[in-house]
Amino acid sequence: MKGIKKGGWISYKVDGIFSFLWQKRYLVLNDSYLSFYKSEKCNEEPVLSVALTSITNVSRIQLKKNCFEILRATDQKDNISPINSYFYESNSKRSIFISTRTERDLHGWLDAIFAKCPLLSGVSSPTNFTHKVHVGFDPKVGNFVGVPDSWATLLQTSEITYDDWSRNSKAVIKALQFYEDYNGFDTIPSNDNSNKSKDMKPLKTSTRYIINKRTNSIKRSVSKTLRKGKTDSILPVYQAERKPFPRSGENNNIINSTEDADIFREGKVYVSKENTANPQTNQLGKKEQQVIQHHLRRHENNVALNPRRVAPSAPAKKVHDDETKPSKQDLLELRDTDDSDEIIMKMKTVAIDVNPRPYFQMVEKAGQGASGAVYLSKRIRLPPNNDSKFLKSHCHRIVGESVAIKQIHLSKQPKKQLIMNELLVMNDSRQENIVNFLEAYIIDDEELWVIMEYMEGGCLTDILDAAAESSNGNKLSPLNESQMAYIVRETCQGLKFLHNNKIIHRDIKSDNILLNSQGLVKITDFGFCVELTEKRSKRATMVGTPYWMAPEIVNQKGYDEKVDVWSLGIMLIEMIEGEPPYLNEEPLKALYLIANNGSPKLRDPRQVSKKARQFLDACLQVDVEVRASVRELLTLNFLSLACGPDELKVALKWY
Ligand SMILES: Nc1ncnc2c1ncn2[C@@H]1O[C@H](COP(=O)(O)OP(=O)(O)OP(=O)(O)O)[C@@H](O)[C@H]1O
Repeated sequence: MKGIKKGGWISYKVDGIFSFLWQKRYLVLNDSYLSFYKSEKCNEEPVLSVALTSITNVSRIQLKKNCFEILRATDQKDNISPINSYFYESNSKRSIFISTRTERDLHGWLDAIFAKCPLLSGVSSPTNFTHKVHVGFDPKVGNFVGVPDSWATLLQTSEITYDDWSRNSKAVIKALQFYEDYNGFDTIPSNDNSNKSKDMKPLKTSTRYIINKRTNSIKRSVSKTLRKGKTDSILPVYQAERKPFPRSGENNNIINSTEDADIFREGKVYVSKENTANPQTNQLGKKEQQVIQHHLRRHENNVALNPRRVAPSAPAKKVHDDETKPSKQDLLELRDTDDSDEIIMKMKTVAIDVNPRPYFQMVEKAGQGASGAVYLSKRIRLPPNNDSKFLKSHCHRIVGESVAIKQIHLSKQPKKQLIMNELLVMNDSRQENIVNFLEAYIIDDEELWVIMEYMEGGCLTDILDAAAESSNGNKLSPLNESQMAYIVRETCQGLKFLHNNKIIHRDIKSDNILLNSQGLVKITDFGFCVELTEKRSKRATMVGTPYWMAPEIVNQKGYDEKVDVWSLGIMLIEMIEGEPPYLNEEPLKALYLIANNGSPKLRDPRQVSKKARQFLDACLQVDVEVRASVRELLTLNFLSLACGPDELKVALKWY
């Protein structure tokens, strides 16, 4: 057809009576119209033709993947074939939504439409950092120009400067894009009128980060990870943790949170009488304070980084041995919006549908996670012998053993899919460097109890928080290199197991490494785990915790299991320096630095051996092809420095 400037298959829907219908159409742009055809040949009358003179705005929206919205002036008439006119109410509805097959197509269309529509500036709003974006810095006026309002606000409150922009504008845009996708628009502060302008001055001086200090976010910010999807409704967390801590000598088993108190009132907690004599008990207040201080410190800057996207469902289906039971992929295959009943039903394929309270005696609170509290408990009875789920797991359980119980109030979890993920991965992953899942119970479809082996050493972060300050203000690691090498080696073994099973952990960091009293090291927190399949060996979803995130995630490229290797490298820096790189930067700047800076450098490389530096180098390669696999890491010399578990126990002595 003559005059065609661009053509291609898209899905579209109009904002009208049939607004739920997405239809596949061949879209054609010519000098005057944007037309939707049923076939590529364009030999029939178009289903809909929109005059380019009527288009007042085009913008990307999240309605569907690779989707944009076309807004038309309401006083314009479109050419609509009579047969299709019932789909379309020309003068009352103004939006047309178009979804393209790929991101690249989307940008092709945006550029072409912007170039052709007289009412548009000829410049599309920035939507993709891999594309030539239409945002710039105008040196004449000294302003960023063409940025959307939300970005303007973000830039204004960030520490990103004009120098950063000139050095790598693409990385700034990547960071902005990522940040906005990660947080969604509602986290942007509703500032006063001064922020309405699209053009703004770059910030040459440091500006304190102020985003998202709304009460809810602060409450959520103490969550140890940034898995806010799981924490949205767990509002008592902050209040609970801000309560005064038990003073030394007080009975630290006292139920010390609103949530705990509820449980207590309902008679759900069995407090051990012998427990008052337990020397560990008196440490609880101190331990909790340390954990919370750590959380507050870490998350002071992280407040605004709130993942919007949940861990994706596993893509391909495998044939399952047992046809009557859903496969793991089936179990994980759920929509983004959690369907509670469906998930609970699926949880029951793993969890025992029985009240476990008579089987355990609660001893003390061991920690607080985003989705619930973890209690040290004692097994006082075994469930009846006839429960197949209990018998099937080959774990050896004995009356009197200590276990950790994670209690999750399902009704309070907006993202049950993450919990389901965790349950499934734990259930399938029995390896000595993975925290051993024993069994799970579901109570009245309301509460989930996950029973795990008890890791009395707590998480690696607790040890690192004991780091002392050196005279020049740097942190001195409480671990020596052989202890670090041992922790790294054990983590590598756990990761090797996961990767061999095509599972990416996606949230490796010191918070998710637990230690026990024998000095054994195990990976935990499998909510973000995802399976790679042969069909799909790269993921594109953004999850994890930004400071530990590989650049390919921030850059929103496809990624694979090597993101865990990067995070492991960052965790080694944590062990050496007490914290991950850029922790003191405000979050948007940190994302910019991850996207732009390449491999992070040690503050003082001389403080570690060449072997440790080589190991870091192998982990922290920006080029994924060059970055080592876990298997390769295990052959590196640094790991030959590893001590035995006994030597790590020394580092646990503060307990
Ligand atoms: N098996 C365990 N043994 C001992 N302590 C544990 C165990 N699992 C967790 N904890 C403690 O409980 C705390 C919270 O653990 P949890 O896994 O719930 O944390 P989270 O990852 O922040 O939360 P969530 O998984 O709910 O998002 C940990 O920091 C740790 O101190």
